[in-house]
Amino acid sequence: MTARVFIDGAHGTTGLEIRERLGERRDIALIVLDEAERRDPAARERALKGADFAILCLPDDAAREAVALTGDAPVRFIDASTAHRTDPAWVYGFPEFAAGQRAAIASARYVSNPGCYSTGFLALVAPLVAAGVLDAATPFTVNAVSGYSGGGKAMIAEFEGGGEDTAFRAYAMGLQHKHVPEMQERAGLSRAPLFAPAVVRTYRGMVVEVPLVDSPPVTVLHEALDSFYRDAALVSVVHGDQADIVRIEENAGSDRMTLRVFGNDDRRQARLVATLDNLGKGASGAAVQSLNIMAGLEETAGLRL
Ligand SMILES: NC(=O)C1=CN([C@@H]2O[C@H](COP(=O)(O)OP(=O)(O)OC[C@H]3O[C@@H](n4cnc5c(N)ncnc54)[C@H](OP(=O)(O)O)[C@@H]3O)[C@@H](O)[C@H]2O)C=CC1
Ligand SMILES: CC(=O)N[C@@H](CCC(=O)OP(=O)(O)O)C(=O)O
Repeated sequence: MTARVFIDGAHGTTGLEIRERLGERRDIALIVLDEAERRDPAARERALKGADFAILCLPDDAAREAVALTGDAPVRFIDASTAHRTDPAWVYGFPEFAAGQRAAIASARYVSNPGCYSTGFLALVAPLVAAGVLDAATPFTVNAVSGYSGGGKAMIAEFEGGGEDTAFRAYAMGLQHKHVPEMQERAGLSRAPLFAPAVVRTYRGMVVEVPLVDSPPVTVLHEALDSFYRDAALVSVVHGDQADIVRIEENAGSDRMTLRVFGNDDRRQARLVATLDNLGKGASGAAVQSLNIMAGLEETAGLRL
């Protein structure tokens, strides 16, 4: 069977990346609105109602509107926005995240794509908390850098159009970033993590780091993550070596994510580090992975391995 897929927001940064991953596939029939119709609610409603799957690559309000436009039509959703990430009616689209998550995605009508930074944080922390290796009451901090495509068309224009010439820009200084609620809730933490993101002058890629004080030994952390992700197609756990240097480019252009544990057992300190692409496992790659699972297709079909 060919799945009919409508990408609402197909001309944006995330939407274009999903089109690239789906465009050549014979098991997918893409529904595309032309330039004149793509923001027209009536045309979007027709496209949504004619689809088996709708992938929403829109600002939060437009994503909520798309769900409302669909009414009772039996379309199944994957939402790349922040709108539904802590909504209990939506399944979190992170198949590697917990036992049973892949099966929940497979049968879901509503799937919410995780935030890009949240993907790195949760991949590192959630299994360790669930296994009791780390305490849910730990006051976690998260330091992260993203390529500027993470801010969509507006930020790309800022960095490429001369409006911003910095190499490194720290932001979210008010500690109210939109990913903090999903980080806390999805990891089951009793305290909100302190999240310190920055954007750098490279198009795509991310490094997400969680430093630990009073840490368990490095081997305990590494072995817990290694065994948790043993069968994951897109997540690799690599033994961090003191000589290693972690670069933002590591997984840029791919849908993979790499996790490492570094540390100094004498000091009981560790650094949990994830590298991923904000447009890969952080957005478009994750959406296509969920689509594959929901449609009963090969989980990594069309992905950049
Ligand atoms: N960029 C990234 O790395 C990530 C993005 N996301 C999320 O994905 C979503 C899309 O982000 P991104 O692709 O970066 O954003 P962009 O701004 O690049 O693209 C958004 C697209 O949505 C279109 N759009 C806006 N409002 C409407 C509307 N009412 N009806 C139809 N189309 C509309 C825009 O049209 P127009 O072209 O006319 O402006 C644009 O093409 C956001 O919710 C974002 O938070 C999630 C993870 C990572
Ligand atoms: C560099 C940059 O600005 N990044 C965006 C996050 C990327 C994104 O769009 O986040 P979602 O995954 O929640 O959609 C931000 O911090 O708001």
